[in-house]
Amino acid sequence: MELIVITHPEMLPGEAAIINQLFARGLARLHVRKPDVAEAELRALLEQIDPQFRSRIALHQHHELAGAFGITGLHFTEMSRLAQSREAFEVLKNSGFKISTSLHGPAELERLFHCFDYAFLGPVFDSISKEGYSSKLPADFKLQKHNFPGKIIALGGIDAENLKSALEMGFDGAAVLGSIWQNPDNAIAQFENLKSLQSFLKSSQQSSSQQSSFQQSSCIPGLKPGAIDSIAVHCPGFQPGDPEKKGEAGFVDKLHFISNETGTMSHIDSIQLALEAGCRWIQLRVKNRIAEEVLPVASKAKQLCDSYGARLIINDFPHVAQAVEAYGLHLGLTDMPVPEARALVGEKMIIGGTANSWEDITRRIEEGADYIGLGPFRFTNTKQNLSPILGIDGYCALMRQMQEASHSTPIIAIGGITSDDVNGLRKVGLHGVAMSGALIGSADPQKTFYQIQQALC
Ligand SMILES: Cc1ncc(COP(=O)(O)OP(=O)(O)O)c(N)n1
Ligand SMILES: Cc1ncsc1CCOP(=O)(O)O
Ligand SMILES: [Mg+2]
Repeated sequence: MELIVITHPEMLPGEAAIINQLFARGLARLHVRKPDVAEAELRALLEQIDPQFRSRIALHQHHELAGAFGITGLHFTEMSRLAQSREAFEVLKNSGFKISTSLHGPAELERLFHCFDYAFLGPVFDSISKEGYSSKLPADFKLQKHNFPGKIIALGGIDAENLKSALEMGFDGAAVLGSIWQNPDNAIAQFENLKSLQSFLKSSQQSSSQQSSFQQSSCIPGLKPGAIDSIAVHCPGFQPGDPEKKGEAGFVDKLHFISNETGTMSHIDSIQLALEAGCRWIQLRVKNRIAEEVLPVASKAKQLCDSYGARLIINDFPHVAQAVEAYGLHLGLTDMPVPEARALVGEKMIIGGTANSWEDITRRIEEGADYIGLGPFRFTNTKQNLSPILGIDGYCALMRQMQEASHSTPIIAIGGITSDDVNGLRKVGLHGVAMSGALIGSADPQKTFYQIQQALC
């Protein structure tokens, strides 16, 4: 699904800088539409756009500027399309331009010249920025089969809330204007949000069409080479893992923070707290929500983690992990099987798997999990439906079996762990610990982090 940004019709302060950032963050196509702006002003804007991005622009007005700026996209309003012959458009197309146009109803698709690469159709929803530009399509609109070979792009009132509906209507993509420019200070964040949603919708679509082949797939990645000496140390100054270094000491951090929400704290607040305390391995664990609700939170969590140089792991939602380009994904025994998730997210992403018994551990290792979350250590209110509690004796027995079988997959203890438990858990050979309540509920999270860190060394 294509995501196109259309400029604000007026010149905005700092607009070129925002446009350059949008391109740098992956914008594939920008439609420069400024109906009332003079050629000189438009030229001044184009001059400020980094030359490496100019080939991704389509001009609505002042087509004469295209050549000078290496612009290959020309857009024609409905009026200008009707005023020209098919031959004129074919000449442009044959000269290497990508040509697009606007339609105001689906019936026009049948008359549209096939030389157009794509067409905007709208308004699909009530416009965010243009008063009185309301949708004329019914809420249950479906794009019917048509002969036009190009792409049909939904236009009008598109935002993160209704992007999925546009796709379900049968559009090949969406063009956004108001949701990006209504608050230019927020344009980049809005774009990032839409982009991750776009890639989420794309991957969900692909995987639902491939699901049966994934289910039949017997692709179980081979065992990973020895991951880490279980008594290897993680000391201050340690940089969290690099996925290129899978299998080498240190690619899985020793302290995993698990996000949670309380009456007064959102998941993002809890992540901020953990980052400020010093944690650099953050798991977003949102329960009882659908993927579409988790996605914007994950997108925010990714930005926040990036700004602290921290790793983000997404619990339970492989498509979300993929959409936000998370560092890792954690899957429980009843979540998507690790081999299926591996086929979806690729080799680079870290995948952790839960275990509660020796059978679970060996299964996780055979499936190629990069680390194992083993628990619960003790009772905790953070998770419902706990598996049987292991206690220190349970860990001791399982870690001995790990040693006897010469398995070296890093094992992370989880469940009701406090800073006082860390020493004992390290002594029985655990690689590290995952914690939520002990950090979120701490009166001094920085001090708690420091104590845990000392015990992990
Ligand atoms: C590091 C780590 N270990 C175990 C879990 C538990 O995962 P799961 O069994 O899928 O349960 P939920 O967390 O999804 O309720 C974890 N999240 N992280
Ligand atoms: C996700 C999870 N899985 C087993 S226990 C647990 C909760 C961990 O949180 P806390 O550290 O507050 O017990
Ligand atoms: Mg789970």
